[in-house]
Amino acid sequence: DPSVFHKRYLKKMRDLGEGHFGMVTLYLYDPANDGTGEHVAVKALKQENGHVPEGWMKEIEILKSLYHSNIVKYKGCCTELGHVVQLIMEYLPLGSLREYLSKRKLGVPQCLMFAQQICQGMEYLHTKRYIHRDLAARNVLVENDSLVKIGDFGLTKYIPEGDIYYRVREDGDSPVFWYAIECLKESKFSFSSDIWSFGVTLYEILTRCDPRQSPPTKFTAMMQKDTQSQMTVIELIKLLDKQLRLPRPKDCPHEVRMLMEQCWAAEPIQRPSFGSLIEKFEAVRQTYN
Ligand SMILES: Nc1n[nH]c2ccc(-c3ccc(NS(=O)(=O)c4cccc(Cl)c4)cc3)cc12
Repeated sequence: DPSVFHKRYLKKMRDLGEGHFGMVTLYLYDPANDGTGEHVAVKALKQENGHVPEGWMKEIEILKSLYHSNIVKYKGCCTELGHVVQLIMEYLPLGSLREYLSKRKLGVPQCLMFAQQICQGMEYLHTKRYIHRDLAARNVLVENDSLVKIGDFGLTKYIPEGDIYYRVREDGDSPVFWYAIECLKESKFSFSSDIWSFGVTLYEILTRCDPRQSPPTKFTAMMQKDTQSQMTVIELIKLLDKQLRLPRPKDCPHEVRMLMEQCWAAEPIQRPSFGSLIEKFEAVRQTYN
């Protein structure tokens, strides 16, 4: 069974990323033990106190069920003492969009192509009634100069038929600067709150993930109070309630700025769907040919 990976053949190479509950690490899977194995990305839980949270099993089941060119491929699992501990995914050598954008100078057309591909992966996710809840440039991976994939589904939740949103209690170190206003106020997550997070991700792409213009940096600067104090969620809500939003990135085309602002509409129902965003990106990209 090619989806079973044995821990003894996994050789650790380097860390790829760290979340609140987990780690993603690059391994060489080398059963022949001669260095001719394949590179894989392995996601593991941080806490190793034996019991495996059911959320972890759910995350693995979700990724296993997703088949789309803009979603990172599931390769298998590495079990230890009979219960699943590590998720094995394909390895994308160019890493996350954040690393890629800060190293290369991308033109607007390529930025818009990446943005459209993220919408295509997200539209697929929404058709399966999943909400992502953690869409951000750090969670988008680069396969090559013309292909990106959504790379983490740690906060993804299923929305039952008939429900329109999902309420959560846990906050952990929530990515509040990517959260829609209703998520901050009432922890109400929906397909529409993913659209808001996409708008922030689009902003990150057009600012080429410049740390000086990052959402946390920008929002904190917009807060009147002295800059060294940490911005609270209350301050962020006040700022968003005053209709303040992230600034327009410098070479952002006007029609793309309009898209971004629609993604950040105060009312969830006023925000576009990923399907309509795909059509808009298709149209805007045509004007660059
Ligand atoms: N280069 C890669 N090839 N395959 C991968 C799979 C996931 C990832 C990955 C995906 C997401 C991140 N973002 S992250 O913010 O570091 C993160 C968020 C949630 C949970 C974790 Cl453990 C890590 C970092 C790395 C990278 C690769």
